[in-house]
Amino acid sequence: MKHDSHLGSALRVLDSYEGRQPLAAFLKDFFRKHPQMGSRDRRTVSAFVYAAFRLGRALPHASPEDRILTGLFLCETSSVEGLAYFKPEWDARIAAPLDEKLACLEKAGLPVSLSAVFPWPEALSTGVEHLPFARSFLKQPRLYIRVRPQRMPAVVRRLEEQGVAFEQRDDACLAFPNGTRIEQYLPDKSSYEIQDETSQHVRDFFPLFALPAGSWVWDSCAGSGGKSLLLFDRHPELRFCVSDIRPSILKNLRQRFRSAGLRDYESIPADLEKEIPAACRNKDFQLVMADVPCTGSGTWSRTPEQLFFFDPGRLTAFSERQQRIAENVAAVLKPGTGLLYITCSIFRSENESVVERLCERRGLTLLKQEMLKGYERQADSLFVAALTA
Ligand SMILES: C[S@@+](CC[C@H](N)C(=O)[O-])C[C@H]1O[C@@H](n2cnc3c(N)ncnc32)[C@H](O)[C@@H]1O
Repeated sequence: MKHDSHLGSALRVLDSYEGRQPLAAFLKDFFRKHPQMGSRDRRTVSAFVYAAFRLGRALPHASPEDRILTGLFLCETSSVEGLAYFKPEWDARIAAPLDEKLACLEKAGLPVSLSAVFPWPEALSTGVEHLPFARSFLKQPRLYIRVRPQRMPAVVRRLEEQGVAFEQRDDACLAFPNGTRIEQYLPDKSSYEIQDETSQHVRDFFPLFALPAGSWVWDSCAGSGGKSLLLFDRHPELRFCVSDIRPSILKNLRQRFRSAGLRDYESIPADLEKEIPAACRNKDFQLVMADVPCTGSGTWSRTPEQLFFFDPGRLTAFSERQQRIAENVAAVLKPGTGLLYITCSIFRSENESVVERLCERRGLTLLKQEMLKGYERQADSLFVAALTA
């Protein structure tokens, strides 16, 4: 009975959700309107809905119910009550290798081809392997934190004392199963940042630039300041200027900077597609970071609904916007200073193509560009290009 009710709720969500807002927000609202559902019901219905979206563009003509059950079968690796109820023969093979499951679905008349999950291989950036990338949608990514310098021993001790499951990835990065309520276990927010593992690897690009003590860095699309804090923890002697089109996110940034001990910085709300604020034009920046707005396609395994609803016709608008922002901010660079262009996209048109035109039009030299591939280790994928004027 409860399984029918879970499936019914998931089908109602799939029927009414049109991708206009994040699925997580839509579900929150749905559950608020259905207060009779307990936390287990909510978890189950969410898992059903996400499973359907994890199939991406595969099985376009299947019924929503088939998409949910097929998604659960492919994405899960241990028995799922709902699947055992509706499709016991699939649940019995839940731990089988993916290829076997795909063969089983083919026999059942539901052929899922991995290439159909993400159907635009020709648009991928250099180095992104189509099938492994498509396959990554079938697995939920993990949650990562970056532990502040010198805090690792205390953080690890605290987690171990509370019996929390985690994996130490390197001297700063810890990985957790998705859904871990990290704030509950680590209430002292000054000791860590929630930051994806791949995003943490942007630090490998900092040594490409000369960053003398006291020089200015401009985090031009700062968001809540993740990249600035990454740099600050390595180079606390630098001076920071941050800007973003959204004043509200700069407020969040202020909180985050404060708990990280970064108090002395300049903050400027600005639409960088239009113009560079005078305060930025008149400063000598040693490094400009442009972590530009993008499709977010390198993070879509966290938000598979975005893959499902994505219209590739929108790529041109994204790359034109990125081009305008990158060219505008590059105008402040003096000879010998640097630009770090970053996206969390796997599309060439948002990555190499923008960088190529930037070099042509602004006379910049490309030092290094790389696709940081997180999709094979349950993390995000990022594109990073280091340029110099
Ligand atoms: C990828 S996010 C930045 C993430 C951030 N750097 C971090 O590491 O946490 C891109 C940011 O660009 C901002 N943005 C979008 N359009 C902009 C524009 N025209 N001018 C300035 N910032 C813009 C968005 O508000 C968003 O916060």
